[in-house]
Amino acid sequence: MMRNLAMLTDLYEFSMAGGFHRELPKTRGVFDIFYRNVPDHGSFVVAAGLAQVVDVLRDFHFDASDIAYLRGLKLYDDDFLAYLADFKLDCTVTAVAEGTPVFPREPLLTVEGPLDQVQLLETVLLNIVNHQSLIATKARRITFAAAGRPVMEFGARRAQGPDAAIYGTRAAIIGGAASTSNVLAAKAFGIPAAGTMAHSWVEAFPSELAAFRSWAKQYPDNAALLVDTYDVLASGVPNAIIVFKELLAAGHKPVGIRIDSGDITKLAKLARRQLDAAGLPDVKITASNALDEYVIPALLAEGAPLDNFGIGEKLITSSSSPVLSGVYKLAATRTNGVLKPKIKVSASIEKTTLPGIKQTYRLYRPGSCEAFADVIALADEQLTAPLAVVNSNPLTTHKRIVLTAFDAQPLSAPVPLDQPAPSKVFAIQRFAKTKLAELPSETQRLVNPDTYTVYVTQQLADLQQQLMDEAKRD
Ligand SMILES: Nc1ncnc2c1ncn2[C@@H]1O[C@H](COP(=O)(O)OP(=O)(O)OP(=O)(O)O)[C@@H](O)[C@H]1O
Ligand SMILES: O=P(O)(O)OC[C@H]1O[C@H](OP(=O)(O)OP(=O)(O)O)[C@H](O)[C@@H]1O
Ligand SMILES: O=C(O)c1cccnc1
Repeated sequence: MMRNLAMLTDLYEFSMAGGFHRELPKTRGVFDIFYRNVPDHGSFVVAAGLAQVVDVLRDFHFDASDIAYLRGLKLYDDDFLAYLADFKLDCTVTAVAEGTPVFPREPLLTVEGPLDQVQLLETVLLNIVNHQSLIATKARRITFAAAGRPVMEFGARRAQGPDAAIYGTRAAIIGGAASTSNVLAAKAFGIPAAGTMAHSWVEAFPSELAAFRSWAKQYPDNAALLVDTYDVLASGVPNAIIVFKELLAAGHKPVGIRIDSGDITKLAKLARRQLDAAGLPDVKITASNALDEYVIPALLAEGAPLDNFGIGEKLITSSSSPVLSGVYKLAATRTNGVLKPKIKVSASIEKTTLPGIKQTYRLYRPGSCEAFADVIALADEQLTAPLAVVNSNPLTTHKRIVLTAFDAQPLSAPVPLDQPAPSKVFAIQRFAKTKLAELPSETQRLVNPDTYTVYVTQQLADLQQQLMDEAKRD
């Protein structure tokens, strides 16, 4: 499914890679992907995109036309170009599983390899992980708001281009959507393809009733009728009722109606009343029209009798918060086997990076599935109680705490690159639901969620301080 994306990088990555190749050929680098701010003022991001990262890494090469193009830039020497022409990826990846809720500053993915290689990977890895994690996070919010009612993903026409539609749909399923109208994504990822009809179908016939009858003739067992082309209550629902009764008489089960404009609560309540009065209580009502995680609860709070939702633009573009600014930061180098933790110091303390090779642990109340905090540790630390930790958010009071009772589970694991990553989207969705259920409910609400605590171990905090002090002295 994934094409070779080796050239999807920023020019400066090639320029640094060329320099690293010449100047530091024996040095390996360790980069972390993490983010600092959660879209929509949420408290976590749902990680997604790892399967596509693995696809890219498994087929990472430069063809003759790529090399000719790079040669034409007249920036790179023959030795580097020959290395790229014969590129053999020598990287290892550690990552959280897709569907894992992750918090600010926690590495989602760590890659280690020759410096020139890992530098080249920055752009494409961020592109994939930032996009899919953003849409999975938005889908989690929207499906949370839908409170168990199925969400159909309808966004292909509004997505920012084909890739955003295809991989955005994949991410929407990871975040909780049930089906998609996007046929390419449905086929590629094994997602149920779903849909109703457009206004054009109704407009094209001499009358709404003729349009509905004809639809029912084509698709007698899949007749979902769009009832708002002319007047939902005066014609749309009454005409749908006539056709549904005809379907029932012919031994078919009518599916439902879709309302795509107007005051959805008012229209759905009155439509439900008409359908029930006609003896059609099983006919479902779908709502669409610029819905999101704020409109849906408003509709449900008013008692709108809605069975499912069709959601396009606000989901596929995450329009209320359209950027996940995950970053790719050098955490360590390794030369002749010697590991050297690295730090990026910033004037704003919250942007100073966490050095070294790390592992994030989710901490549970002993013997339970109730997570109460995460802790970022150095990968070779033993996480046993009592454990001295410090809040990872430098803007909170920097108090040292000793944790005495917890079960700890590591979030990251090595990712094999000799095989495709698990990519069954509904298995990932189920995993995401399990991991979400472990988090405190206050962390999951849509408005002003409670902050979930992420600690760093005292050892990691000390290392960060030591490197900051050294950087100041240099
Ligand atoms: N009861 C309601 N409470 C809150 N928001 C609602 C309610 N009913 C509908 N909405 C939302 O209000 C917005 C109305 O959009 P819009 O101004 O496009 O009106 P419209 O009737 O759909 O017009 P059009 O025919 O052009 O689509 C949509 O985002 C819709 O989801
Ligand atoms: O509003 P969204 O969340 O993006 O949901 C998808 C929208 O796409 C369709 O409208 P469109 O006007 O493109 O076509 P239609 O109304 O003729 O189906 C559909 O009717 C929805 O309103
Ligand atoms: O099937 C539908 O109803 C549909 C599909 C895409 C966009 N809007 C609606």
